[in-house]
Amino acid sequence: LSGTMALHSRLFSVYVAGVRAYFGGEWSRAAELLEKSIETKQSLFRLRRQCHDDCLSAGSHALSRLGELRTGSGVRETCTSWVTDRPAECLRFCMGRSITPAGQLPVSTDIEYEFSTRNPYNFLQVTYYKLEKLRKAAAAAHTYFVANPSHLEMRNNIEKYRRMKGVTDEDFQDRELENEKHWVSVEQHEIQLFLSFMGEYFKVHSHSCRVQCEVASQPMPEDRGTDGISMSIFLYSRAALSLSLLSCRQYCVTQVATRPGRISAQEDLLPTQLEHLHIAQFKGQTAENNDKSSVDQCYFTTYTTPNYSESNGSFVSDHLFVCFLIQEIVGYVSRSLEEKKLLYFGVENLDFKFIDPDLWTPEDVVPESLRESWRGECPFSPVHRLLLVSVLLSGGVIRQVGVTIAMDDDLLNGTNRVVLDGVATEKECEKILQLAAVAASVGDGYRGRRSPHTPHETFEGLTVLRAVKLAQEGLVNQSDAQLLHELGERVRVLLHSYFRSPSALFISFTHLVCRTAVEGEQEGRLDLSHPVHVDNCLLEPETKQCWKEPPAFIHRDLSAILYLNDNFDGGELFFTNRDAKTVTAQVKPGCGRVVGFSSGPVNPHGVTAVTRGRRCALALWFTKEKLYRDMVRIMSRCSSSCSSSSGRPVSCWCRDTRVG
Ligand SMILES: O=C(O)CCC(=O)C(=O)O
Ligand SMILES: [Fe+2]
Repeated sequence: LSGTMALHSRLFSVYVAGVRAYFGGEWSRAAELLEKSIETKQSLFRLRRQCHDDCLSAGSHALSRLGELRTGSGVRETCTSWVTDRPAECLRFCMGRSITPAGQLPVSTDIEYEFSTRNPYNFLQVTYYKLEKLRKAAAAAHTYFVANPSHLEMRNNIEKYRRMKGVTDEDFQDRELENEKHWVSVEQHEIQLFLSFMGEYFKVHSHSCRVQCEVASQPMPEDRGTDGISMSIFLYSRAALSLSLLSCRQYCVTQVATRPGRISAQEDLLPTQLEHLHIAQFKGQTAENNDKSSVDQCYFTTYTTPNYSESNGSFVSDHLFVCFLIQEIVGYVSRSLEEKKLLYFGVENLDFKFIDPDLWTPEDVVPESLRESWRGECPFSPVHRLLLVSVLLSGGVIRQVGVTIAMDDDLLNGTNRVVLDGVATEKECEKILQLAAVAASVGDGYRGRRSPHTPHETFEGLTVLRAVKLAQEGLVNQSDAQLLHELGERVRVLLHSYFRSPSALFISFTHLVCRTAVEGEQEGRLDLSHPVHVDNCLLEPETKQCWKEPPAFIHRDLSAILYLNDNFDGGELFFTNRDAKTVTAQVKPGCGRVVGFSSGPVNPHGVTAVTRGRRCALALWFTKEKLYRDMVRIMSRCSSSCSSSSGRPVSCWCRDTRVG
């Protein structure tokens, strides 16, 4: 393979040859070629990074010149989008110096996938094992396992390597660490590591991902001339290219927030980071600055404490670094919002397709005409969106409790399952518990049956309809009934984003359920509080079939339970295999904890007996079909929001529901 051959096609052919040698049992050759493919991939990465650095400085020079132009705003906007193309042209040139044009194309997605899932290391692991190079095999196995933590076979292999002679702990190295350093410290809470993570985050973000976008959205050489096509088509296609570049960049944050080997991103990465930074910052706050807001504080410290390093040693410089990072994020967000405005302009006027990956985009960035569909079903409180925006607007102080992912598919041993913590506050749990205590009439939502699942417990249910009626009758607080809505909506927004559902998600049914152990009837109890079942089909454990037919609620797509308390015995939710016997995971309820899972046959579940006390939870089911959304909920929300004095505009639902 000659040196002038495009890096990416070299990458492809070297890797394919390596895999072929592997399957042919030619181990030395396989090792050599696989290593070469990894090296090629890394040089491609380095080259892009270097070119990007060079071009970025060239780009900012061009942008500053643009500032001198006195033009109408329309022309100015067009110019801006032209300038955003420049780095791409520069990049093409820069990379062209080193490699031939084919090499500038984005790496084919298959190969991209292979490397992003670290598959080459899986092949390498076996290869080195066959070659009896155990230390290298251990490193390859570890590198693969980092990105594929649920790969049981590799877990076993690693155990075996550990027991082998000549292999030491140091051999289990992550060979891709350099490229993915930004993930390392997330699990560790030490400030230093966290700070270095933040630094890495922006480096990786601004380099590799944005560069990929610039390369990917370049016009092909044959598209470039204006001969034969009209100027307006030419301009239109340039605008579309600029928009796809911007759109691609918007997804960078999602990409960077996705751990190796995972499909879904850590949705709240930016808000979480800001929160950490503010905590770090508060720790470093001096008494006399206490009354200043965090951002002011940053300026205060940065610009008024010249000899910081002498006065307070490393702490103050950490503090400065925190300030620097906060400003980086704030800068990043404002830049991103500017780009979003252009993108939404494209969506509104040029029929451009763009799905905003961020939950925190403030409403006013979205043009009026698009807001309704953007909002989905006009949520009351999109928590995340508020979270980040409130951070920015309030000068950086985070007041809300952060939502964290407590358990994912791996920890829950299954598919489409998640446990989130911090979704409701203690106060909110308390309010709903009180609502349940006052209002839960025996059997509501259970067609009047007092003990539908077990004679050892009594069940009280409260449906939204009943809550609203009670509120109208003045028997419960209007605001408490409203809170039921808000919590449901909060869970919907969170799960919709966590599961990255491309279609809209509607609340189909909400049920506040309390299960109370009947005293004196718990001795020797063997049954469950809720037998194993699947939410949207009838499970037949003997045949492992699940029949999608009534009386199952077949239109339910996603289930969620928001737990409200933990002062009872038993009452754990558990998942099983389709045999309804083999327990695969268990979840202990607690205030603010949400368990979410797809309602289908991959998730049979039940609840263990509640043997003391009272367990209350808000069960929610979601549907993708608009037809099955909860009309009661919508109407009640409408009537309460129409009469509410919250100042929020009374919008779509009221219009919606008056029809019919
Ligand atoms: O309360 C729980 O934890 C689960 C309830 C449940 O599975 C259901 O109501 O379908
Ligand atoms: Fe269920």
